[in-house]
Amino acid sequence: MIHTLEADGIQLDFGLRRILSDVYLKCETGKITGLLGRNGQGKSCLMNIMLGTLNAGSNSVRFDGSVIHKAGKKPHLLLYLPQFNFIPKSFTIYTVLNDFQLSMDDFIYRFPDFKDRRHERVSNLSGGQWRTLEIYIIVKTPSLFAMLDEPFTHLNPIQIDNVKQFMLEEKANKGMLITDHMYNHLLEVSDTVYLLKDAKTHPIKTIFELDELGYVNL
Ligand SMILES: Nc1ncnc2c1ncn2[C@@H]1O[C@H](COP(=O)(O)OP(=O)(O)OP(=O)(O)O)[C@@H](O)[C@H]1O
Repeated sequence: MIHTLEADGIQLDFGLRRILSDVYLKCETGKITGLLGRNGQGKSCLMNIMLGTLNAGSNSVRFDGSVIHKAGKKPHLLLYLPQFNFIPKSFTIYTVLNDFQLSMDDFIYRFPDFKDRRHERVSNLSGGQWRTLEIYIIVKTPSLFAMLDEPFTHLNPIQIDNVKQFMLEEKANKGMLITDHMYNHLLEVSDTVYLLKDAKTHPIKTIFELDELGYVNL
């Protein structure tokens, strides 16, 4: 069965400044939805509204067609990778994966760089390795949907390729919403793409539309 998570008719103002006014975005299980937008256009705010950690009026987020509040409090439904690191540095890789009931062997199989490092503390990892571990946790932990805010930031090109491959394999198990400034990578993995511009979402079919909307210079 395919499940849907939609953001619809969202309005968000900070003081006199309108951040979001005409937003529609749909995620489906089995698909990756990409959200592009220049700095400050409201991508993180939109994700926080979908999570329910930022209030933007009622009835703007729907799960399978029914209004849902505070989806982020239902981890079986929605998990979130924030822009900042969320794993405490003092934990070992093994402890972290164990806490999330995830298999160390599968993690090493997906990301062989971590072979022989299972008892190493997160504080010893590079920024890219730390991020890879966090992405693995959010994507692999069972849930219907996962939102990933800038997953490719801090990753080197090989790590990005590995993470993209991992996401493409794992999308069979959940719907993903990702936002990132590395638009080429985002376009490569996404089934559906939206550009957030001037407080509105614009569905994007080709890279040329991104050019027409002033997001890229081709
Ligand atoms: N609590 C707040 N109070 C006032 N303004 C805020 C608040 N939170 C966010 N903003 C503003 O809302 C706008 C949208 O922020 P948001 O972080 O969602 O942008 P973004 O598209 O994710 O940007 P980036 O790509 O740089 O991460 C920004 O101008 C930001 O400064």
